[in-house]
Amino acid sequence: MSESASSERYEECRTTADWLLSSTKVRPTVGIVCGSGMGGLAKLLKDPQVFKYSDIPNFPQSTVHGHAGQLVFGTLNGKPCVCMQGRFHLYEGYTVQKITLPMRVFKLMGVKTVFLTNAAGGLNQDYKVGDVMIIKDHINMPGFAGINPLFGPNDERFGVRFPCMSDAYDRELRQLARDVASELGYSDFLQEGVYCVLAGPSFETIAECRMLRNLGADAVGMSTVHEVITARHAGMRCFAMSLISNMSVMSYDSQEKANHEEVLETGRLRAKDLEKLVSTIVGRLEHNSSS
Ligand SMILES: O=P(O)(O)O[C@H]1O[C@H](CO)[C@@H](O)[C@H]1O
Ligand code: HPA
Repeated sequence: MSESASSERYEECRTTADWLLSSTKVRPTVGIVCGSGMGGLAKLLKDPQVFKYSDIPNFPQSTVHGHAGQLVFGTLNGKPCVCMQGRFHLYEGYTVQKITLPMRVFKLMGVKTVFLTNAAGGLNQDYKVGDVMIIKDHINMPGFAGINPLFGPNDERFGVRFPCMSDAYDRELRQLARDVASELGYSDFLQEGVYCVLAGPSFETIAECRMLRNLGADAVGMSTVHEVITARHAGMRCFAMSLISNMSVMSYDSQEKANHEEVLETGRLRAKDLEKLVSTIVGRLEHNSSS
């Protein structure tokens, strides 16, 4: 990508942010990204103002069942928020830069902290379906093949050329989440671990699941990491959680088959708990962080 193409990308994000800022009075400091089947989070926002992705300049469209495709502004526990009810994935055919455009738009709108949720397969055999895993680190598999949202000329208006990723998942926010989960009586299904992203859309083979587990991954999915890299590059704090929607198939004797319907069904079963967890954490943000 040339310098001028990089500048065009900045202008593209600026146009989208300006259009949104002129269309709503909400000035969000918190950005939320809803994972598969977790769009109910957006319904918690008070005085919601909803924009279909198809009406927002430069926004991609959601093509995956369980991702409604709208941006919702409002307040959550008193905090001004913007919530993506539906995210974009590499396998939908968009470039990695396009699927992460909303993070840069968040930044240009004034967002300081990003909350991301996703559905993921459990690789760690101590996990069970319905567990919620706080993400403490990630493995960026597409990154090993050169698919990284920061590829190409760096635009200093967003961030530095070589951003640090050892602090990608904010330590204070993870502690806050553990505290809140304990108060809510959620400790029995709370985990903390490493999320590995693959490009999808095919689910993993048994050999791939075994390899990922051996590499140190606790859960596997097809999202979140590109958004986190882009958000951290732009200096926003990140907190991410995986709902273990299915257990990865690790044995050749197993009859289990990963499928998107099970992913959405687990989302429905755990929806209320996830919503309570996220809204309580967001409500406490000012006591525990600068945002
Ligand atoms: O990561 P989210 O958006 O929750 O979606 C997850 O669910 C889908 C597979 O069922 C994949 O897109 C995977 O990444
Ligand atoms: N693999 C990849 N992505 C997923 C899975 C899985 O098992 N479950 C939900 N998203």
